[in-house]
Amino acid sequence: MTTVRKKTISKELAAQAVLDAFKKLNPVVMIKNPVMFIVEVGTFITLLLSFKPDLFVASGVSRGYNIAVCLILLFTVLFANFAEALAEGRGKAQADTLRRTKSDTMAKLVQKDGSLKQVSSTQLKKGDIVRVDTGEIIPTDGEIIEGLASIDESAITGESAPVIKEAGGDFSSVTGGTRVASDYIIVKVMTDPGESFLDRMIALVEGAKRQKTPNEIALTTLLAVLTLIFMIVIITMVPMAQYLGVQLDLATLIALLVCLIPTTIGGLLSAIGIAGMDRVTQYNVLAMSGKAVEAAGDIDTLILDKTGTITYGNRMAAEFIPVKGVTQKEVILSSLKASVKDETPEGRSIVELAGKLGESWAESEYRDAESIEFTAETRMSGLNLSNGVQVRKGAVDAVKKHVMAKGGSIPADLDEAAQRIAKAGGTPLAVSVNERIFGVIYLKDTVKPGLKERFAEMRSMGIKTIMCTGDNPLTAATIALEAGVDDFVAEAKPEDKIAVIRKEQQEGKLVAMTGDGTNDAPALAQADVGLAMNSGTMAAKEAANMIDLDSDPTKLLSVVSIGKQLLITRGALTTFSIANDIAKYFAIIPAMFILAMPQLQALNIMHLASPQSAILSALIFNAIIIPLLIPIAMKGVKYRAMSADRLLSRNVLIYGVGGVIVPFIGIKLIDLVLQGLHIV
Ligand SMILES: Nc1ncnc2c1ncn2[C@@H]1O[C@H](COP(=O)(O)OP(=O)(O)OP(=O)(O)O)[C@@H](O)[C@H]1O
Ligand SMILES: [K+]
Ligand SMILES: [Mg+2]
Repeated sequence: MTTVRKKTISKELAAQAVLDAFKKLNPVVMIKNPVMFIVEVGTFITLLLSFKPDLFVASGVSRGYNIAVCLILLFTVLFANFAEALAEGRGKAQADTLRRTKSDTMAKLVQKDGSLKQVSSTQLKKGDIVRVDTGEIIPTDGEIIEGLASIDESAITGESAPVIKEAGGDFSSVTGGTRVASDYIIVKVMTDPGESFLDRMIALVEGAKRQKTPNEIALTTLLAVLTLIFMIVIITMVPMAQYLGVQLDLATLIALLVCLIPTTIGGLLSAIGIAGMDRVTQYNVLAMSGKAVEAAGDIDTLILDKTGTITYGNRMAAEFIPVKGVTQKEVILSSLKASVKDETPEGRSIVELAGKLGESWAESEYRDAESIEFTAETRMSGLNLSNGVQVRKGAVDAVKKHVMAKGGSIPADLDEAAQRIAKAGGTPLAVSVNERIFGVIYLKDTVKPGLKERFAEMRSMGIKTIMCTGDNPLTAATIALEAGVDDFVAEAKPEDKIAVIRKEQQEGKLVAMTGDGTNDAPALAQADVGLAMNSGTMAAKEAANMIDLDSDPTKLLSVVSIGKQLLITRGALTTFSIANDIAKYFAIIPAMFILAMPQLQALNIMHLASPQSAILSALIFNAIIIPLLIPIAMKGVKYRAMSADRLLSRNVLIYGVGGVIVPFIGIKLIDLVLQGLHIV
């Protein structure tokens, strides 16, 4: 895993983040974060006061005090900027690596007359046809329209073992920047310049297009409102203090305000979001938006397709089974006829098996035949011969309907043969010539290992798993049992998959869907979290809001954990930040008023050196808590699978109660240090 996974924060990254922290001081950038913007405004005002303490109103405090407040405020802003820059840094480094992969390549454009022309990959448009030979880099994203090749995708997935890609079916998409390791392919370009997978991936890890999630926007608004409330509190304090004979000068008021507004969470909020996205990337999953990652944290239902997701998806013909009154040779020949023009892997495997069994069919006999291509709607494929004969193969119920419409009858032993295959987890395809059914083809597929344990884990997290397949109910039941999903829907057409998702969503559930086929694309788009397998089609990858580079459907489990962790981390640090601010209020107010109101002595449990020392200590604590919490913001609060209620009470205890206690200890310690250093 070279390109995508990079965990450590190097010295260069940290140095770059320090530099970026200063760049981010630009007020145009800062205003997007209202809490920290207020701190920056405070820094500016105290900077002016450092030169001219009486600039706005007559003031009794020293220049040194103003300078101290100004510097601490500046560091508060810088620490927050540093946190964000550090979180962004890893993505930027990955983007640089990916950009090197993207370097211009030459492509062999197939022209109208069939000749090849060398062009730069940047000139390729949607719809162009290119040829890529062994050892060459695939110039851009597309679908294979001819050929079968092993592709080295390590530049993108980090996985060194090449994968087989072929025309037709769900394994036909290729990605620009990957390399043909053997054989050649003819590829139809599917994206315009600048919109390829690699381009999107770069923009994504770089965070160039990062948008605040609805949750983040809501929290930012809440923090802005809190800031406003505290500003009103501070302003109304001035006449009250004057009445008591206490003079509160401007620097102190600003310092007090900054202590009270939620600077901790305000400073770390964006770093938490970026780091969450980054963690997803470390698992080799590309999330198109932070919203998708957050939604994953709250998922109730997971819908999976069967072939290619739960199984490996290399459905291969294993056996031809004739019905009574049909010979073995006849069923093989009719299967062959139904498949010679079927470019799907299933179709080709049938032709191949027929060939191994010694049957072939001269091309001259079907050259003029009309090919009936497989669709997920009809669940059949075949040929209409020029002499009017119609050969079909497909899902047993679909072929039954087809022959019955022609006035044919269903052989008595058909269901038995189909059931035998289905009970073994295979896919039976019925074969017909005109109104007569000849037999069934046994398509074999294997369930990916380790699914049962991971689905059980999802169950313990309260997530229901439903397998949705176009296959027949018996095969579906067998595979569902073997894989350990909670429920299944069989004979599902694309619109049925959407209907299942909508039904769950109407019950108020958040739904995730994983799939790989073009027929899964609408459902992937409908789901709250759509995770496409990288092995799948372009359509699936475009409709989804996440792509798993390793094509492992249980990866969703990791994404769910990261999503939950992101939500919990944000909640925990918000709780901590607000608890902190309240504690600071009680820590410093008594100290400030004590000279005027000796009765407050009872409240002055902190026994801080002086009002000024109280303010400076609280302000320093307020600043250094930000870098101290950066590791938690970046790594996330430790997450363990447990019920939401227990998690909540646990976090309120740690971060709420902790948030109240920590400032008292921290401020007292800082006050002692300042006294020891004779600063106050
Ligand atoms: N090339 C083909 N020719 C004829 N029929 C096919 C072909 N491929 C698949 N079928 C039939 O169509 C059904 C639906 O296939 P499809 O690949 O669309 O399933 P799906 O809806 O993606 O579900 P899943 O991927 O979970 O199996 C299959 O179960 C099979 O019976
Ligand atoms: K604060
Ligand atoms: Mg499928």
